[in-house]
Amino acid sequence: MAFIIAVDGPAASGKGTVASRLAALYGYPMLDTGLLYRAVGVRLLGASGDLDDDAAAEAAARGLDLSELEKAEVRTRAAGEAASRVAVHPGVRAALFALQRDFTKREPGSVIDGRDIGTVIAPEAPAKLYVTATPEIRAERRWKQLSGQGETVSFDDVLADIHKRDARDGGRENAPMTQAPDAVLLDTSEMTIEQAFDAARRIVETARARSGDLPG
Ligand SMILES: Nc1ncnc2c1ncn2[C@@H]1O[C@H](COP(=O)(O)OP(=O)(O)OP(=O)(O)O)[C@@H](O)[C@H]1O
Ligand SMILES: Nc1ccn([C@@H]2O[C@H](COP(=O)(O)O)[C@@H](O)[C@H]2O)c(=O)n1
Repeated sequence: MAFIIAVDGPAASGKGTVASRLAALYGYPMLDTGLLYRAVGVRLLGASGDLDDDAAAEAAARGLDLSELEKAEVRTRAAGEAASRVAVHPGVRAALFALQRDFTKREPGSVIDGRDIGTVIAPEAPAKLYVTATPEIRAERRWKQLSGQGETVSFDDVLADIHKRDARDGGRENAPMTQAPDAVLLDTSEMTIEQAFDAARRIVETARARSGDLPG
């Protein structure tokens, strides 16, 4: 059976960094599902601009071309905000479900990160991590990242974005962001990238040994 590594957690917690390092370690393909929602948000902003229009948002999700995930535009602050607004529409989530589900069937395994991977997309995943950090640390990381990409934004505005996104992602009715009961919590607040990756690797190795995938 495919060995799925599900990595969930709030915005800018470092889950993508950990996920891509795990994917490189095991030679597994990786899917950053946040990019799917970001690309849908960007599509909608470029069309009607009405992020609350559930039918238009679903149509944008159904018409998504995966090459759109490569655009620099999907990594902007505006795309993150748009993503979290279109992600509340059940039609959007339904439209993106099969693609994510199919990805998790890849052999011998895959790494997939997002908000509802361990709870909705792949509840059967043998390795589940919930990566988090304090809002202030996440805002600092995101602020540095956006500044490095050339975006001019204050730390306070990024922190406000983080709080708003946490509330929206965790409070929505459909597939809210939450730690799966069998996910291991990894708080990276006081960790370097290397320390976070090392802790994540140990969590996955324990899961691999438990699932009989490898001797531990
Ligand atoms: N432990 C860490 N210490 C310092 N910086 C980190 C750490 N982990 C990640 N970062 C940096 O923080 C930023 C956000 O990390 P990353 O993209 O992995 O977060 P994320 O949870 O996947 O974010 P999102 O899903 O919201 O896009 C990146 O610039 C990354 O290099
Ligand atoms: N599985 C997922 C992944 C993402 N979202 C929504 O997309 C927003 C952007 O995600 P990032 O990981 O790139 O920050 C996020 O705030 C969520 O609203 C989701 O709902 N489910």
